[in-house]
Amino acid sequence: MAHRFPALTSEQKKELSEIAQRIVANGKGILAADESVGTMGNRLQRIKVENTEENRRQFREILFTVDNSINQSIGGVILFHETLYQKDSQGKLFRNILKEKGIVVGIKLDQGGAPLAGTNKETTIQGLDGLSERCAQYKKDGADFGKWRAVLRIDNQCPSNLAIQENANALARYASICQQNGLVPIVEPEVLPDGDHDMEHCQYVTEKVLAAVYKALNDHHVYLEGTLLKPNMVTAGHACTKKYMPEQVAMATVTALHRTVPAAVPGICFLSGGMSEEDATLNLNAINLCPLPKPWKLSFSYGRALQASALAAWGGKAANKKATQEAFMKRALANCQAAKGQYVHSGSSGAASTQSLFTACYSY
Ligand SMILES: O=P(O)(O)OC[C@@]1(O)O[C@H](CO)[C@@H](O)[C@@H]1O
Repeated sequence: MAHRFPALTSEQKKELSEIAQRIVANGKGILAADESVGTMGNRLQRIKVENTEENRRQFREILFTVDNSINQSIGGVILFHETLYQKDSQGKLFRNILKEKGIVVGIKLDQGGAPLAGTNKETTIQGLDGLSERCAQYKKDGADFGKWRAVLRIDNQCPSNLAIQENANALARYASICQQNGLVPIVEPEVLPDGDHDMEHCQYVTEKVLAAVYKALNDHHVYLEGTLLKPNMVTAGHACTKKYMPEQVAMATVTALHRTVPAAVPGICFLSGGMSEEDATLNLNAINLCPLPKPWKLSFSYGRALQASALAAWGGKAANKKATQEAFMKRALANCQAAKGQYVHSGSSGAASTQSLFTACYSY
């Protein structure tokens, strides 16, 4: 029997929906700069830079001190715990630098995978214990949204019903706790691109996963207007021999979303999932041009696809600051145009922007 006990006051709802709308207003998207120490290590290894706290800080300082006009294309930045408390070389907290630009500060809240015994190497995500206390502290420290990434794999017997249900429930529990503490939850159920499956199979799985997530969010009384979804685009597996055009990816993606995501959700910010920077932009543009009803903002929350050419331009050298900021600004602008369906490929992309950013089993 359903009971109705209010989960949030009207003031809390107003605050949450205003934060969510601000993040995705006018083609804005999210910079996912929330790589954990280990993940950042992989990124730095590619450019032969040592994974020290100071090197991580220096790269992020360059990104966050980019020209203020970045606030036309970036509405939110997701930070890792360490970065929320780091400062620029003048001693100013990164979070204050972002806020002064009018950018909403977010925080990664999931704490890595744990195996689901009896499945084909599937996982659930940890971090629910003590989450309410962590959220309350992060809110005090300036964060206004959170992120939780659940990972599902397409393989023999995967994703299992257990993995789908367990991850949907954890995402919903996390979302509920975030909202109780004034943080907009970014709900990220990522279906990984590993495998040789075709796009149609990815669409089938993505629909099953999203349907379970929205059932769980409803069960947990989550206020959808105060959430954002961060899904994978519907694409073929990385090892699939069949190639698809952005228009085909767009049609499959919007069809899956149209069937499963309520219109009350203000924004859907895709992850880039190992696509090259240019593919991530072209696909997002095609998604926004797709001739199906689209009641939500369709934008980006890219990690690799916003930072790859910036990282390559930086190479660990302070002298490359200008080139690094230009590379970052270029991708941010391109994705903002794509979020409005207005991106025109100039044909002058650098090598880094067309390079695949795929990492096998990108689990954390
Ligand atoms: O797929 P992308 O766009 O590179 O990154 C998506 C993402 O959720 O995955 C990473 C690992 O948790 C995070 O840093 C980032 O927010």
